Amino acid sequence: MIKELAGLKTVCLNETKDAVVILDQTLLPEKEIYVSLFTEQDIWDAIFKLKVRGAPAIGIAAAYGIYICSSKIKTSSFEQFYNEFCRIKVFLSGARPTAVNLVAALDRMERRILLNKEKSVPQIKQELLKEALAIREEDATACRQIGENGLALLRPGMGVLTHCNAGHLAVSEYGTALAPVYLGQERGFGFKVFADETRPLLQGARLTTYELQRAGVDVTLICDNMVSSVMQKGWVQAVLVGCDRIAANGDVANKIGTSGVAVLARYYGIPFYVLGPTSTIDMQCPDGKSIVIEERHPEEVTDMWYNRRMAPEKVKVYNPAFDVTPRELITAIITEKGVW
Ligand SMILES: CSC[C@H]1O[C@H](OP(=O)(O)O)[C@H](O)[C@@H]1O
Repeated sequence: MIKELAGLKTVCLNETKDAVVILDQTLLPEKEIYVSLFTEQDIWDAIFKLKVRGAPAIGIAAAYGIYICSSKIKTSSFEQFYNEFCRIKVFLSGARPTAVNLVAALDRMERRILLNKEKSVPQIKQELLKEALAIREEDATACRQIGENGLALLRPGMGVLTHCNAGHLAVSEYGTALAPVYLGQERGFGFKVFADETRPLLQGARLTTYELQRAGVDVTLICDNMVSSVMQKGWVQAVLVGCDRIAANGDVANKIGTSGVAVLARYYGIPFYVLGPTSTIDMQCPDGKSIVIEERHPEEVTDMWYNRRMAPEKVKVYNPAFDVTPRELITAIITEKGVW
Protein backbone atom coordinates (compact mmCIF):
# COMPACT_ATOMS: atom_id res chain seq x y z
CA MET A 1 0.00 0.00 0.00
CA ILE A 2 1.30 3.47 -0.89
CA LYS A 3 1.46 5.15 2.51
CA GLU A 4 0.15 8.48 1.15
CA LEU A 5 -2.96 6.65 -0.13
CA ALA A 6 -3.44 4.41 2.89
CA GLY A 7 -5.99 6.85 4.30
CA LEU A 8 -8.16 6.68 1.15
CA LYS A 9 -10.60 3.82 1.70
CA THR A 10 -12.35 3.29 -1.64
CA VAL A 11 -14.85 0.75 -0.27
CA CYS A 12 -15.09 -1.08 3.07
CA LEU A 13 -17.51 -2.41 5.67
CA ASN A 14 -18.29 -0.34 8.77
CA GLU A 15 -17.37 -1.68 12.21
CA THR A 16 -20.83 -3.08 12.91
CA LYS A 17 -20.91 -4.70 9.44
CA ASP A 18 -24.34 -3.31 8.65
CA ALA A 19 -23.23 -0.76 6.05
CA VAL A 20 -20.84 -0.39 3.13
CA VAL A 21 -18.69 2.70 3.56
CA ILE A 22 -17.36 4.38 0.40
CA LEU A 23 -15.36 7.45 -0.40
CA ASP A 24 -17.80 9.48 -2.54
CA GLN A 25 -15.74 9.92 -5.71
CA THR A 26 -18.20 12.38 -7.28
CA LEU A 27 -17.02 14.94 -4.70
CA LEU A 28 -13.29 14.47 -5.40
CA PRO A 29 -10.88 16.17 -5.64
CA GLU A 30 -12.43 19.03 -3.67
CA LYS A 31 -13.90 17.01 -0.81
CA GLU A 32 -13.07 13.70 0.85
CA ILE A 33 -16.49 12.62 2.11
CA TYR A 34 -17.30 9.07 3.23
CA VAL A 35 -20.86 7.83 2.93
CA SER A 36 -22.49 4.78 4.53
CA LEU A 37 -24.74 2.63 2.36
CA PHE A 38 -27.35 0.65 4.32
CA THR A 39 -29.86 -0.51 1.71
CA GLU A 40 -29.88 -2.10 -1.72
CA GLN A 41 -31.08 1.24 -3.13
CA ASP A 42 -28.19 3.09 -1.46
CA ILE A 43 -25.75 0.63 -3.05
CA TRP A 44 -27.37 0.69 -6.47
CA ASP A 45 -27.38 4.50 -6.51
CA ALA A 46 -23.73 4.70 -5.39
CA ILE A 47 -22.62 2.37 -8.18
CA PHE A 48 -24.82 3.98 -10.87
CA LYS A 49 -23.77 7.53 -9.94
CA LEU A 50 -20.07 6.52 -9.79
CA LYS A 51 -19.77 7.42 -6.13
CA VAL A 52 -17.89 4.14 -6.10
CA ARG A 53 -16.47 3.14 -9.47
CA GLY A 54 -13.89 1.09 -11.30
CA ALA A 55 -14.55 -2.54 -12.19
CA PRO A 56 -12.95 -4.20 -9.14
CA ALA A 57 -14.25 -1.58 -6.70
CA ILE A 58 -17.77 -2.02 -8.10
CA GLY A 59 -17.49 -5.79 -7.59
CA ILE A 60 -16.30 -5.39 -4.00
CA ALA A 61 -19.05 -2.86 -3.25
CA ALA A 62 -21.66 -5.28 -4.63
CA ALA A 63 -20.25 -8.19 -2.62
CA TYR A 64 -20.22 -6.16 0.62
CA GLY A 65 -23.60 -4.73 -0.31
CA ILE A 66 -25.38 -8.00 -0.86
CA TYR A 67 -23.85 -9.30 2.35
CA ILE A 68 -25.29 -6.45 4.44
CA CYS A 69 -28.65 -6.69 2.69
CA SER A 70 -28.74 -10.48 3.18
CA SER A 71 -27.76 -10.16 6.83
CA LYS A 72 -31.00 -8.22 7.37
CA ILE A 73 -33.23 -10.90 5.83
CA LYS A 74 -35.44 -12.12 8.67
CA THR A 75 -36.18 -15.82 8.08
CA SER A 76 -34.88 -19.22 9.14
CA SER A 77 -36.12 -20.79 5.88
CA PHE A 78 -33.36 -21.40 3.34
CA GLU A 79 -35.80 -21.12 0.45
CA GLN A 80 -37.15 -17.73 1.61
CA PHE A 81 -33.61 -16.49 2.31
CA TYR A 82 -32.29 -17.64 -1.07
CA ASN A 83 -35.24 -16.18 -3.01
CA GLU A 84 -34.77 -12.80 -1.32
CA PHE A 85 -31.00 -12.98 -1.95
CA CYS A 86 -31.62 -13.63 -5.65
CA ARG A 87 -34.02 -10.69 -5.87
CA ILE A 88 -31.36 -8.38 -4.41
CA LYS A 89 -28.72 -9.87 -6.70
CA VAL A 90 -30.77 -9.18 -9.83
CA PHE A 91 -31.39 -5.62 -8.64
CA LEU A 92 -27.74 -4.81 -7.88
CA SER A 93 -26.39 -6.47 -11.03
CA GLY A 94 -28.49 -4.04 -13.09
CA ALA A 95 -26.70 -0.94 -11.78
CA ARG A 96 -24.03 -0.91 -14.56
CA PRO A 97 -23.70 -3.51 -17.36
CA THR A 98 -20.16 -3.26 -18.74
CA ALA A 99 -17.78 -4.04 -15.86
CA VAL A 100 -17.91 -7.84 -15.50
CA ASN A 101 -16.69 -7.66 -11.90
CA LEU A 102 -20.12 -6.52 -10.67
CA VAL A 103 -22.04 -9.58 -11.78
CA ALA A 104 -19.04 -11.88 -11.27
CA ALA A 105 -18.79 -10.89 -7.60
CA LEU A 106 -22.53 -11.41 -7.11
CA ASP A 107 -22.29 -14.80 -8.81
CA ARG A 108 -19.50 -15.76 -6.39
CA MET A 109 -21.69 -14.77 -3.46
CA GLU A 110 -24.56 -16.91 -4.78
CA ARG A 111 -22.23 -19.88 -5.31
CA ARG A 112 -21.10 -19.56 -1.68
CA ILE A 113 -24.73 -19.90 -0.56
CA LEU A 114 -25.35 -22.95 -2.72
CA LEU A 115 -22.18 -24.60 -1.46
CA ASN A 116 -23.48 -24.16 2.11
CA LYS A 117 -27.21 -24.67 1.66
CA GLU A 118 -27.31 -27.45 4.28
CA LYS A 119 -26.25 -24.93 6.93
CA SER A 120 -28.56 -22.66 8.94
CA VAL A 121 -29.38 -19.18 7.63
CA PRO A 122 -27.21 -17.49 10.29
CA GLN A 123 -24.29 -19.73 9.29
CA ILE A 124 -24.88 -18.95 5.61
CA LYS A 125 -24.77 -15.24 6.40
CA GLN A 126 -21.33 -15.76 7.92
CA GLU A 127 -20.25 -17.62 4.77
CA LEU A 128 -21.33 -14.61 2.71
CA LEU A 129 -19.23 -12.30 4.86
CA LYS A 130 -16.20 -14.55 4.37
CA GLU A 131 -16.73 -14.59 0.59
CA ALA A 132 -17.06 -10.81 0.39
CA LEU A 133 -13.88 -10.31 2.42
CA ALA A 134 -12.09 -12.89 0.24
CA ILE A 135 -13.12 -11.01 -2.91
CA ARG A 136 -11.63 -7.85 -1.49
CA GLU A 137 -8.37 -9.48 -0.32
CA GLU A 138 -7.88 -11.37 -3.58
CA ASP A 139 -8.23 -8.09 -5.45
CA ALA A 140 -5.62 -6.38 -3.27
CA THR A 141 -3.19 -9.26 -3.82
CA ALA A 142 -3.86 -9.28 -7.57
CA CYS A 143 -3.30 -5.53 -7.86
CA ARG A 144 0.08 -5.80 -6.15
CA GLN A 145 1.13 -8.62 -8.51
CA ILE A 146 -0.13 -6.66 -11.52
CA GLY A 147 2.20 -3.91 -10.37
CA GLU A 148 5.16 -6.28 -10.33
CA ASN A 149 4.29 -7.79 -13.72
CA GLY A 150 3.72 -4.36 -15.24
CA LEU A 151 6.88 -2.80 -13.80
CA ALA A 152 8.96 -5.56 -15.41
CA LEU A 153 7.97 -4.09 -18.81
CA LEU A 154 8.89 -0.49 -17.93
CA ARG A 155 12.14 1.42 -17.45
CA PRO A 156 13.12 4.21 -15.03
CA GLY A 157 12.35 7.73 -16.25
CA MET A 158 9.75 6.60 -18.80
CA GLY A 159 6.86 8.81 -19.80
CA VAL A 160 3.64 6.85 -19.39
CA LEU A 161 0.16 7.89 -20.47
CA THR A 162 -3.03 6.69 -18.83
CA HIS A 163 -6.73 7.17 -19.57
CA CYS A 164 -9.53 7.50 -17.03
CA ASN A 165 -8.74 6.21 -13.53
CA ALA A 166 -7.48 2.70 -12.97
CA GLY A 167 -5.65 3.48 -9.78
CA HIS A 168 -6.17 3.10 -6.08
CA LEU A 169 -9.66 4.61 -6.35
CA ALA A 170 -10.85 1.98 -8.86
CA VAL A 171 -9.98 -1.10 -6.81
CA SER A 172 -9.48 -2.40 -3.26
CA GLU A 173 -6.09 -0.72 -3.05
CA TYR A 174 -3.10 0.12 -5.20
CA GLY A 175 -4.74 0.03 -8.65
CA THR A 176 -4.27 -1.83 -11.90
CA ALA A 177 -2.96 0.51 -14.62
CA LEU A 178 -1.35 2.67 -11.94
CA ALA A 179 -0.01 -0.24 -9.89
CA PRO A 180 3.35 -0.29 -11.76
CA VAL A 181 3.54 3.48 -11.34
CA TYR A 182 3.13 3.21 -7.55
CA LEU A 183 5.57 0.33 -7.33
CA GLY A 184 7.99 2.33 -9.48
CA GLN A 185 7.51 5.28 -7.12
CA GLU A 186 8.53 3.09 -4.20
CA ARG A 187 11.62 1.93 -6.14
CA GLY A 188 12.76 5.30 -7.53
CA PHE A 189 11.75 4.76 -11.18
CA GLY A 190 10.75 8.42 -11.56
CA PHE A 191 7.96 7.92 -14.10
CA LYS A 192 6.40 10.98 -15.75
CA VAL A 193 2.67 10.32 -16.03
CA PHE A 194 0.37 12.01 -18.52
CA ALA A 195 -3.23 11.70 -17.35
CA ASP A 196 -6.04 12.18 -19.86
CA GLU A 197 -8.82 14.26 -18.32
CA THR A 198 -11.29 11.68 -19.69
CA ARG A 199 -14.49 13.43 -20.63
CA PRO A 200 -17.31 13.52 -19.84
CA LEU A 201 -16.97 12.61 -16.12
CA LEU A 202 -13.31 13.59 -15.87
CA GLN A 203 -12.07 10.57 -13.91
CA GLY A 204 -8.55 11.40 -15.09
CA ALA A 205 -8.66 15.08 -14.14
CA ARG A 206 -10.54 14.57 -10.87
CA LEU A 207 -9.24 11.21 -9.65
CA THR A 208 -6.01 10.09 -11.34
CA THR A 209 -4.20 13.40 -10.89
CA TYR A 210 -5.56 13.58 -7.33
CA GLU A 211 -4.21 10.22 -6.25
CA LEU A 212 -0.93 10.51 -8.16
CA GLN A 213 -0.23 13.97 -6.77
CA ARG A 214 -1.02 12.73 -3.28
CA ALA A 215 1.48 9.90 -3.80
CA GLY A 216 4.13 12.36 -5.01
CA VAL A 217 4.15 11.02 -8.59
CA ASP A 218 5.05 13.41 -11.44
CA VAL A 219 1.71 13.79 -13.26
CA THR A 220 0.61 16.14 -16.03
CA LEU A 221 -3.07 16.56 -16.83
CA ILE A 222 -3.91 16.77 -20.52
CA CYS A 223 -7.16 17.12 -22.43
CA ASP A 224 -8.23 14.01 -24.31
CA ASN A 225 -7.57 15.78 -27.62
CA MET A 226 -3.88 16.33 -26.69
CA VAL A 227 -2.83 12.66 -26.69
CA SER A 228 -1.52 12.71 -30.27
CA SER A 229 0.49 15.86 -29.69
CA VAL A 230 2.07 14.52 -26.49
CA MET A 231 2.97 11.27 -28.24
CA GLN A 232 4.28 13.13 -31.27
CA LYS A 233 6.68 15.07 -29.02
CA GLY A 234 8.14 11.76 -27.84
CA TRP A 235 7.00 12.32 -24.25
CA VAL A 236 5.29 8.92 -23.97
CA GLN A 237 7.08 5.56 -24.02
CA ALA A 238 4.20 3.40 -22.81
CA VAL A 239 0.44 3.56 -22.37
CA LEU A 240 -1.11 1.95 -19.28
CA VAL A 241 -4.89 1.56 -19.09
CA GLY A 242 -7.36 -0.46 -17.05
CA CYS A 243 -10.19 -2.67 -18.20
CA ASP A 244 -13.83 -3.33 -17.43
CA ARG A 245 -14.35 -6.53 -19.35
CA ILE A 246 -11.86 -8.65 -21.33
CA ALA A 247 -13.54 -10.87 -23.92
CA ALA A 248 -12.36 -14.42 -24.64
CA ASN A 249 -10.57 -13.26 -27.81
CA GLY A 250 -8.67 -10.50 -25.95
CA ASP A 251 -10.85 -7.56 -26.98
CA VAL A 252 -11.06 -5.13 -24.05
CA ALA A 253 -13.85 -2.83 -22.94
CA ASN A 254 -12.59 0.18 -21.06
CA LYS A 255 -13.49 3.84 -20.63
CA ILE A 256 -14.69 5.62 -23.74
CA GLY A 257 -11.70 7.03 -25.60
CA THR A 258 -9.40 4.09 -24.83
CA SER A 259 -9.59 2.66 -28.35
CA GLY A 260 -8.62 6.06 -29.78
CA VAL A 261 -5.55 6.14 -27.54
CA ALA A 262 -4.70 2.62 -28.75
CA VAL A 263 -4.88 3.71 -32.41
CA LEU A 264 -2.61 6.67 -31.69
CA ALA A 265 -0.16 4.47 -29.75
CA ARG A 266 0.00 2.10 -32.70
CA TYR A 267 0.63 4.99 -35.10
CA TYR A 268 3.48 6.38 -32.95
CA GLY A 269 4.95 2.92 -32.23
CA ILE A 270 4.25 3.12 -28.48
CA PRO A 271 3.44 -0.09 -26.50
CA PHE A 272 -0.16 -0.09 -25.29
CA TYR A 273 -0.70 -2.13 -22.13
CA VAL A 274 -4.01 -3.17 -20.59
CA LEU A 275 -3.72 -4.03 -16.90
CA GLY A 276 -6.36 -5.80 -14.85
CA PRO A 277 -7.08 -8.79 -12.62
CA THR A 278 -8.21 -12.10 -14.13
CA SER A 279 -11.56 -11.40 -12.43
CA THR A 280 -12.13 -8.95 -15.30
CA ILE A 281 -11.76 -11.67 -17.95
CA ASP A 282 -15.14 -12.95 -19.23
CA MET A 283 -14.63 -16.22 -21.08
CA GLN A 284 -18.39 -16.41 -21.71
CA CYS A 285 -18.07 -13.29 -23.84
CA PRO A 286 -16.59 -14.33 -27.20
CA ASP A 287 -15.48 -10.92 -28.48
CA GLY A 288 -15.77 -7.16 -28.08
CA LYS A 289 -18.94 -6.97 -30.14
CA SER A 290 -20.64 -9.10 -27.47
CA ILE A 291 -19.87 -6.63 -24.66
CA VAL A 292 -22.84 -4.50 -23.57
CA ILE A 293 -21.70 -0.89 -23.62
CA GLU A 294 -23.35 1.23 -20.94
CA GLU A 295 -24.91 4.46 -22.25
CA ARG A 296 -25.39 7.21 -19.72
CA HIS A 297 -27.46 10.39 -19.34
CA PRO A 298 -26.95 13.04 -22.08
CA GLU A 299 -26.52 15.72 -19.41
CA GLU A 300 -23.10 14.25 -18.62
CA VAL A 301 -22.06 15.50 -22.07
CA THR A 302 -24.23 18.60 -22.50
CA ASP A 303 -23.58 20.02 -19.06
CA MET A 304 -20.20 20.69 -17.57
CA TRP A 305 -21.58 18.12 -15.15
CA TYR A 306 -20.04 19.90 -12.23
CA ASN A 307 -21.19 23.44 -12.84
CA ARG A 308 -22.92 24.51 -16.07
CA ARG A 309 -24.58 23.40 -19.35
CA MET A 310 -22.30 23.33 -22.45
CA ALA A 311 -24.65 22.58 -25.40
CA PRO A 312 -28.09 23.84 -26.73
CA GLU A 313 -31.26 22.43 -25.14
CA LYS A 314 -32.55 19.11 -26.67
CA VAL A 315 -29.40 18.55 -28.74
CA LYS A 316 -29.06 14.86 -29.71
CA VAL A 317 -26.26 13.20 -27.74
CA TYR A 318 -24.51 9.83 -27.91
CA ASN A 319 -22.79 9.17 -24.60
CA PRO A 320 -21.31 5.64 -24.49
CA ALA A 321 -19.42 5.17 -21.27
CA PHE A 322 -16.96 2.70 -22.81
CA ASP A 323 -15.54 1.56 -26.11
CA VAL A 324 -13.80 -1.63 -27.28
CA THR A 325 -10.13 -1.85 -28.23
CA PRO A 326 -9.53 -4.83 -30.57
CA ARG A 327 -6.89 -7.31 -29.53
CA GLU A 328 -4.70 -6.45 -32.49
CA LEU A 329 -4.11 -2.98 -31.07
CA ILE A 330 -3.07 -4.31 -27.68
CA THR A 331 0.60 -5.04 -27.10
CA ALA A 332 -0.03 -7.17 -24.04
CA ILE A 333 -2.61 -7.84 -21.36
CA ILE A 334 -0.93 -7.87 -17.97
CA THR A 335 -2.62 -9.86 -15.21
CA GLU A 336 -1.56 -11.07 -11.76
CA LYS A 337 -0.93 -14.48 -13.38
CA GLY A 338 1.33 -13.22 -16.11
CA VAL A 339 1.37 -11.41 -19.41
CA TRP A 340 -1.00 -12.43 -22.25
C1 LIG B 1 -9.53 -0.85 -12.58
S1 LIG B 1 -11.00 -0.75 -13.46
C2 LIG B 1 -10.99 0.92 -13.90
C3 LIG B 1 -11.84 1.18 -15.10
O1 LIG B 1 -13.18 1.55 -14.71
C4 LIG B 1 -13.42 2.85 -15.22
O2 LIG B 1 -14.73 3.08 -15.57
P1 LIG B 1 -15.70 3.91 -14.57
O3 LIG B 1 -14.91 5.07 -14.04
O4 LIG B 1 -16.85 4.31 -15.48
O5 LIG B 1 -16.10 2.93 -13.50
C5 LIG B 1 -12.52 2.95 -16.42
O6 LIG B 1 -13.03 2.22 -17.52
C6 LIG B 1 -11.27 2.34 -15.86
O7 LIG B 1 -10.29 1.94 -16.78
